[in-house]
Amino acid sequence: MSKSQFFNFASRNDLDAQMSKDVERQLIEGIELRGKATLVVSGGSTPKGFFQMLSRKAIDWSRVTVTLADDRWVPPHHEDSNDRLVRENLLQGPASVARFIPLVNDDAHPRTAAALMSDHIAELGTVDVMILGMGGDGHFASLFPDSDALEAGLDLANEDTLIAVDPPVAPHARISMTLSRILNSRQLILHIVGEEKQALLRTADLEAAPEILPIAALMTQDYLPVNVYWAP
Ligand SMILES: O=C(O)[C@H](O)[C@@H](O)[C@H](O)[C@H](O)COP(=O)(O)O
Repeated sequence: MSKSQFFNFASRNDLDAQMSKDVERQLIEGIELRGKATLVVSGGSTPKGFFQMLSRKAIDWSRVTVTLADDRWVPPHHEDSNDRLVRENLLQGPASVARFIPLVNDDAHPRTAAALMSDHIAELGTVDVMILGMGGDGHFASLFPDSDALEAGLDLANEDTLIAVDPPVAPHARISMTLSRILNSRQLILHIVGEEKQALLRTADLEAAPEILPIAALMTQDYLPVNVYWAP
């Protein structure tokens, strides 16, 4: 088990408030030390309140680059687009001047675009804050159980930063950061809510085969502590 830390909150609002303060501090520290900061976020339903709180923080957002750990392969105006979720909830107000790097282009399928889109995020280097969610099946980013791309996605020797994924059940083809890219970060946050996900994380056999429970690969690696933020 990596040196994980669990931060449990009484409510999702309390979690969002504290997590936005913690991320604010980490981004400001990155700007002070290196003149710039990089934030990678995930989509789904969990982070919306956090995004809205973080967007209002007094950070020099002109020095912040934001991108996604994964996205659905849909146009940015599509209701399922993580790009749209971030633009509508995080890149607002003070944060509207941050640089955003999308993962999706006009190609018909991410398999033809993954290498090109990897070039777009190549210069990110070590990410200051990497925020992941987790699905009820134990996926993170778009590294889904039983997907053909999972082995490559979890292979720490894989130097690719982005891979195309055709999830077995979830809608839309995806483009996803690989675990090796995800671990090249200074701070790694896993943002989950609900009793079911907490139970999955706390009671699951994290030595389970990652192809069955991908989150096990994240929670058992020894490269980077995982800071788990949880609320009911
Ligand atoms: O594209 C996505 O959906 C996310 O990046 C994905 O990894 C998400 O974090 C989990 O599926 C949890 O989603 P919820 O927050 O909706 O439970």
